[in-house]
Amino acid sequence: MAEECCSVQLIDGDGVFNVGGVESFMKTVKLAECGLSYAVVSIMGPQSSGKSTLLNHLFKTNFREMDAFRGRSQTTKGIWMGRGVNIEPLTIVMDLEGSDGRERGEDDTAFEKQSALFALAVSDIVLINMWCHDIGREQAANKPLLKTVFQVMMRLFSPRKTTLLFVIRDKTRTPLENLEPILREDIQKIWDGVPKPEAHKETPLSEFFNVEVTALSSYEEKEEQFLEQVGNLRQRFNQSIAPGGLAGDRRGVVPASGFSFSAQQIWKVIKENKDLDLPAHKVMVATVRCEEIANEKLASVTGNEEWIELDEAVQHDVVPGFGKRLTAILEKCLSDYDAEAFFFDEGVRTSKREQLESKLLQLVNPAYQAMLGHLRTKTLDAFKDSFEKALVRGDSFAAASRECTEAFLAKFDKGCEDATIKQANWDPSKVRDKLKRDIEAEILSVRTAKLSELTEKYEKQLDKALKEPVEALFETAGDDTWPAIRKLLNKETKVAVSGLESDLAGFELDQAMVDELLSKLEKYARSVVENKAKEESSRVLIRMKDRFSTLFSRDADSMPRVWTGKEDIKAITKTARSASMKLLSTLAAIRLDEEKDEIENTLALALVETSKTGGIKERGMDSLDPLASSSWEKIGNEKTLLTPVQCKNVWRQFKSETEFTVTQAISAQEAHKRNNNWLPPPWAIGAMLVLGFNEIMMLLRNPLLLAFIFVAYLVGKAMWVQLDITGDFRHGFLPGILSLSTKFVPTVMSILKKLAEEGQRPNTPDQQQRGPGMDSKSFTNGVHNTSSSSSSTSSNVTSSDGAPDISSPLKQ
Ligand SMILES: Nc1nc2c(ncn2[C@@H]2O[C@H](COP(=O)(O)OP(=O)(O)OP(=O)(O)O)[C@@H](O)[C@H]2O)c(=O)[nH]1
Repeated sequence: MAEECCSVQLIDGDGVFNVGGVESFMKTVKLAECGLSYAVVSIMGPQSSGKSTLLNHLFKTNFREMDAFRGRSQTTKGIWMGRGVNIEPLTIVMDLEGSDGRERGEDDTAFEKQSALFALAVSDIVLINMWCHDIGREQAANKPLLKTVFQVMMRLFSPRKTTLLFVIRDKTRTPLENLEPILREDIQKIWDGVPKPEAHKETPLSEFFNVEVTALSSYEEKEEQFLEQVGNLRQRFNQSIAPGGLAGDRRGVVPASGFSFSAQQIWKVIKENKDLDLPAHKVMVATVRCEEIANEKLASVTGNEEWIELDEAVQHDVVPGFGKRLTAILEKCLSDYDAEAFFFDEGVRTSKREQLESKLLQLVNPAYQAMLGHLRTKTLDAFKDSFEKALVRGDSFAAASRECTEAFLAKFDKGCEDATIKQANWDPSKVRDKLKRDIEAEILSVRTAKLSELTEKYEKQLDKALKEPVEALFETAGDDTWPAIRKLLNKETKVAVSGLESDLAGFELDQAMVDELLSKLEKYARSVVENKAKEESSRVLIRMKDRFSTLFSRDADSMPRVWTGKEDIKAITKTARSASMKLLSTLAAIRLDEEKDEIENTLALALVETSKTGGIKERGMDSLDPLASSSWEKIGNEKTLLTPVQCKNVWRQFKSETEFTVTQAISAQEAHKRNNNWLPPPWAIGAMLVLGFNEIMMLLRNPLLLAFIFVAYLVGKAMWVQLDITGDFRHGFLPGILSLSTKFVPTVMSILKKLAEEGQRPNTPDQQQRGPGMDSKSFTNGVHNTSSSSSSTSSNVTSSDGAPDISSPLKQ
C-alpha cells in the first residue's frame, strides 16, 4: 500500500516542543499501535551539508531543502520529524538543525548541543553527515560536532548503544576502504580527547556506539550514482530493528504510544540542563503512560452501555448472569490495558494494572453488594413463604425449619456463585451470615408465636375444664370440696400437659425449655383454680347468706317452710349457720396441696368460744382470740383467701344480716299459733250452752230469724271461701286480707312496742339484759353487739323479749 509522507516541526528554533503537532503526527502515522516496532533515525551534521536532501531520498520524506540558487544558508530550524515511506518497521526520521552554524553560540545551553543530546537519547540510528574532504583534517567541521556528541553522551547515565552511521558526502575517487580507517582514527582521537567520568575512563568507544561508515557520491555532480548509493543504503534501513539490523541495542526504547511524552520529557530535562537518566526516564514514561492507559480503560468501562444497564438493573432486582456479564466487561477492559501497556516497564505496568483492577472493582462493588442484598432479601422472603407452607402442610416444626434453612442457604450460595466476579475475591460470607441470622430470627419468632398459640390453646382448654366445675364445687362447699378440686385439677392438668408435651415433640426443644413450658401450664392450671377461689372468696358473704336462707327457709325436700309452730327454729338456725360456716372455712384458704389445716376448727372454736363466754364479752387485743390474727397457722400468705380477722368480720356481718330472717320466722310461728287457737275451751262451750239455753231455744222457735241467720252465714261463708266454677275451692279475698294482716300485724306491733319502750325507758344497765333481736343497734352492728346481748338468754332460742338468740345454734 502506498504511504504518504508527512512531517512536522518537533522542536522549533526557539527550543519549544510542539506537543500538539507531535500528537497529531502520531495519530496520522498510527505510531501508538506500533508497540516497540518502530525505529528512530536522526541526522546531524554541518549546515547545508545536504542532510535534508539525503533524508528525502533515503526515506522519501519531504523536509525542506535549500534552494540551490539561494546560497548556503540555514534551511532547517530546530528539529523536524517525518515518517519514512515504505520502510518497515515504521521509521521516524528527524532532521536536526545544522551544526557549527554561525547563528549559535558555544555554551552548554547552545541549541546544537541540546539537539545532539536529544538525538542520541531518542534515536536508534544517528546519521553523521560529513564532507569527504574533512576526513583526516585537523580543522574539519565535523570534529566539534563529534566532540559534542561524545561529551553529551556522558550526560546520559546509562547511554543506549546507538548506531553512529557516518555518511561521507561527495566522496572522491579514494575508495571507502581507505577512507574508513582514517575516519575511525579521527573518531578514536576525538573519543580519547573527550574528558570522561572516572567510571568510563578506560571504556572503549565500541561500548557506547556502533560505528558504521558509508560514502555517497555528490548529489549535485553525480546524481545518478548518488541515487543508486542512496537506494542501497535504504535497504539497510529496512528491518533495521531486527536482530543484526542497523539499529543499536534499543535499551532505552520506549513503547511507541509513549514516544511523544518521552520526547517531550527528554527535551524538558535537556533544556533544564540536567543529566538524563534514561532508565529512570523509561520508568517515568511507563508510569505516566500506564496511568493514562489505565484511566482511559476505566473511563471506557464507566461509559460502557452494558455496564450502565447492568448497574441500573441491579439497583432494583436480582440480575441473572450478573457475575458473568460483569466479569466479561472487566476482562475486556483489563486485556485492552494489557495490550496497550504491554511494552512499558513490567513493574510499572503490573502495578498500574493492579491499580486499575482495584479501581474497577471499586466501581462495581456497590452493584455487587446490591446484588447480594437483593439475593438475601429474596432468599429470606422465599424462605418465609416456604417455611409457612411447610408448617401449614403439617410438617414438624423442627424438620421444616431445618430443611427450609438448608435449602435456602444453598439457594443463596448458588445465587452468590452466579454473582461472583472473577477478578474480585469477594467473600459473601458476611451477607450469608446475616441471612442465616435473619432466618434464625424468623424461625425463632414463628416458634415463639406457635408456642404461645399452643400454650393459649391448652390454657383455654384448662379454663373450660376448670372454671365452671370449680365454681360449681364451691357452690356446694363442704369437706369434699378441696379434695374434689384437687382431683379435678390433677386430672385436667395431666390431660393438658400430656397434650402439650406431645405437641411440643415436633419442635425438638431442649428438655429444659419443654419442662419450663409444661411447668408454666401446670402453674396456669393452679392459677385458674386459685383465681376462681379468690373470686368466690370475695363474695363469700353472699354465698353464706344464700346457703343460710336455702337451709333456713326450705325444708329437706327444698320446699318453702311454713312456720306452723312445730318447727325447731333453733335447730334449723344452727344447721344453716353451721353450713354457712363450713362455706366460710372452705373459702378461707386455698388447699391445692394435701395438707391438713385447722381453719375449720379454729373458726368453730373461736365463734363457739365467743358464745360460751356469754356472747357479750368483748375480746381485748391482748386476749387469746384465735381469730385476732392476720394469718392462719400453717397457711402461707399466698394461700390465704380470707384472714382470720376477715373471717371474723364476715361472720359478724353474716349474723347481723341473717338475724332478721330468724326473727321473722319466730314471729310467723307465733302468729300461726295464735290463729289456730280461736275455739274457746270445752268448759266455756258447756257454760255457754247452759247459760244461753233460752237464747238457743228462742232461735229454734223463730224460723224467720233462723233463716236470716242462715243467709247471713252463707254470705259470710261466700266471703271466706269462693266456690270455683270448676268445682274447686278457692280462698276468697277476706282470708287473703286477714292472712296479710296476721303476718304484718305482729311485726308492726313488735316494732311499735320496741319504739314505745325505747321512748319510755331511761338508759339503765338492764338495757343490756334485753334480747339481741329487739335491740336495733345490735340488729345493725352484727356479731359484736349481738353476742354481748345474748348472755341473758343463752338457754333459749328467743331472748327475754321474744327475739332469737342468733349465737345459740353455734353453741351446740
Ligand atoms: N556538493 C553537494 N551538494 C549537495 C549535495 N546534496 C545536496 N547538496 C546541496 O546542498 C545544498 C543544501 O542542501 P540541504 O539538503 O538543504 O542541506 P542541509 O544540510 O539540509 O541544510 P541545513 O538544513 O540548512 O543545514 C543544496 O543546494 C543541495 O543541492 C551533495 O551530495 N553534494
